[in-house]
Amino acid sequence: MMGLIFAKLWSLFCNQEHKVIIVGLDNAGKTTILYQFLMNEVVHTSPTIGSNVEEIVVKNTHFLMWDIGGQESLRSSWNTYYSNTEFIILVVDSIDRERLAITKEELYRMLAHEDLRKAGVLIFANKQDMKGCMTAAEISKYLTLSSIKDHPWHIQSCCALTGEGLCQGLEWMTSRIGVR
Ligand SMILES: Nc1nc2c(ncn2[C@@H]2O[C@H](COP(=O)(O)OP(=O)(O)OP(=O)(O)O)[C@@H](O)[C@H]2O)c(=O)[nH]1
Ligand SMILES: [Mg+2]
Repeated sequence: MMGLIFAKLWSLFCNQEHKVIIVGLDNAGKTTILYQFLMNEVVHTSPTIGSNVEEIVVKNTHFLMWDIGGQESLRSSWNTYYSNTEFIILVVDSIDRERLAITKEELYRMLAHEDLRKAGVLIFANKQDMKGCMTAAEISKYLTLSSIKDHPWHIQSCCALTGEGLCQGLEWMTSRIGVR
């Protein structure tokens, strides 16, 4: 009996792999973020066609992260990655004011999708090193994040080039595991 309980707890807290999808428009910095998580390094990227997948381990928590190409023609196939997703990481290019409306549309389309109804959402306000970029607060207001009641969400400003802010985002994700 104790053994069974222990095994259950073990699988809950240690072994389980948590599926994450990294989405956002092309050029937002998704692939740069994935490889910062993996190697603490900036890699040279080219636009992602299809996806990259890597396992990221944070304090005994295993995340299987799918970085999906964000070009317009690829967005209609994001939904093929949705099943069993526990976290959505939405990466926003904080200097790209013109396309924030498109990001907003994509965000609410995802939140309405049946396969993502249990998913938590981490929004990275990336490229905070760019002069004149939008702050996380501005992005939050524009995306009306405070209206989201049926999904846990968190917004974090970051710079994928230096890695600033990325750990705080991951910490929010680990803090959500087991809260349900
Ligand atoms: N200044 C600045 N540039 C960044 C930052 N993060 C990423 N970039 C640059 O933005 C460009 C696009 O980055 P990617 O990671 O390839 O973007 P992506 O979201 O994967 O794009 P797709 O694969 O086309 O969807 C690259 O030139 C990166 O070096 C950042 O925080 N600051
Ligand atoms: Mg990419």
